[in-house]
Amino acid sequence: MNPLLAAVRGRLIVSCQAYPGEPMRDADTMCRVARSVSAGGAAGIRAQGLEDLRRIRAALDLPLIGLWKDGDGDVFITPTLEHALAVAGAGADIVALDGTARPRPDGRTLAQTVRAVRERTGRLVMADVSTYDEGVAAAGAGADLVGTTLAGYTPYSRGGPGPDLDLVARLSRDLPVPVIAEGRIHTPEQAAEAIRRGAHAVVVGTAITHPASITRWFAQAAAGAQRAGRSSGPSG
Ligand SMILES: CC(=O)N[C@H](C=O)[C@@H](O)[C@H](O)[C@H](O)COP(=O)(O)O
Repeated sequence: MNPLLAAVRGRLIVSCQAYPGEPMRDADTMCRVARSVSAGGAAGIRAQGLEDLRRIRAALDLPLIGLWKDGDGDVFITPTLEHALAVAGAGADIVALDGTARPRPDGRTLAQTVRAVRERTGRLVMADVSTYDEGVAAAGAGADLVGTTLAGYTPYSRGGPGPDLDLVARLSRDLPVPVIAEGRIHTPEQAAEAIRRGAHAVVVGTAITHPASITRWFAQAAAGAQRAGRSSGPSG
């Protein structure tokens, strides 16, 4: 097995990303977040954007999955070959890209893109998919890893508040390449269950590195309890 894949086998990879306009959308901040999750035991990092990748590459020696979210079309995770080559150039060990069958902005197929990334950079390619059929097709197109990243984020895939662990299990059982469980994994128990159901590794983002979301969960829980009524206490 490729040493990078061996290094993350059965382990946690943490996605360190902030979104446009957010206070933490800053390469230095994301690099500090990456160093913090490394201290906590992350076996790998997933990060977005060329500057974030360069900073994290320089600071940490962990396997680095890189992507570049760009454009306002349906295909926005490393949408073209040019984006993929830039992600590799910024230091990613594994280039993550949209692995769905939807048309790509540069007109290349997934298979052509994967082949070109491999030939021109030697990096591994992770295909982010949303359904079982897309996972099968992505492995057939030559992807080195398949991630469930986009499950619930295409109009035709299954969403919901939690991860699609059935998809993880089916892909892990049937694909000849490692499957990465990613997307809406919010608890340590869900992460463990993804590994138990066959995932090669598990990627957690929001629940570890996105304070606005985590705060919202707690704030809503507190407000919900308040609305439901307190059973006792001084302010009863
Ligand atoms: C759909 C999409 O754009 N997913 C992105 C892919 O890199 C990130 O925004 C997610 O945070 C990442 O996949 C990890 O998932 P979660 O944050 O749910 O643990």
